[in-house]
Amino acid sequence: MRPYHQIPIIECGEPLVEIPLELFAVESPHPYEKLGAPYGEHSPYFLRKSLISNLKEAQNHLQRIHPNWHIQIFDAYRPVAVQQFMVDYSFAQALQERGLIEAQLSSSKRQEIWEAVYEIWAVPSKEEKTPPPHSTGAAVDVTLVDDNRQVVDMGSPIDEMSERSLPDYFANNSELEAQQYHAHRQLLHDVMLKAGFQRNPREWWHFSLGDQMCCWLNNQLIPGSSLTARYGRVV
Ligand SMILES: C[C@@H](N)C(=O)N[C@H](C)C(=O)O
Ligand SMILES: [Zn+2]
Repeated sequence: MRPYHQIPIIECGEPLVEIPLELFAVESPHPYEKLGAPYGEHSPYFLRKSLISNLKEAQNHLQRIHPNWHIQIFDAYRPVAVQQFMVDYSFAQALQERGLIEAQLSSSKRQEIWEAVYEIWAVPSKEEKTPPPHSTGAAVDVTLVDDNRQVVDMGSPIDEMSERSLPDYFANNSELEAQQYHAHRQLLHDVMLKAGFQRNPREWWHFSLGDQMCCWLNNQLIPGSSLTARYGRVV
């Protein structure tokens, strides 16, 4: 359980709808589809209906500062089966990167690697009260692209299992490049926040609105506030 799982969910029943991809930039091919992740009837480029307006609003804020920049969609709706697939895939990747073989792992090493995986991935829970954020259709992983549709450098790739994924990782680094990475992350954060999203405190790219994590973060910011989530898992 994460602290945000304490937030009650009162499902509002809003439909999942396709993101109008022609308005945004898109990571293509989709990073998890290309790995063979088991998507069902919806593609990853779906979100709850009202979040589409919020995403457009975020891009409008961005384009007031950089008229030809776009928000790039990396991932949005993610069925629990895909969450499970990606958690297993990331565990296997982590073993490979460390030159380890699963059958030879000590239990403490195994636990250490699972902890690293769950630093950035939500548990693929099928419980109604603890849905993975993306399975609600109210979370989106995004970055920015510039005038030339080049991905803006945020200092680390999306989904990296390292401290560099922390939003403020470069905040206190005085090197010029680090300051630029931080400024880009801040810009993404600012435009998304202005449009109503909240950012995952552990990941510079993950934003949500109306799910448990977003409400929990808003409740932390506003004393006395007890928002409840309006989006639960989409079945
Ligand atoms: C790992 C990243 N793509 C992500 O979405 N993380 C959050 C916490 C999640 O799994 O919901
Ligand atoms: Zn995410």
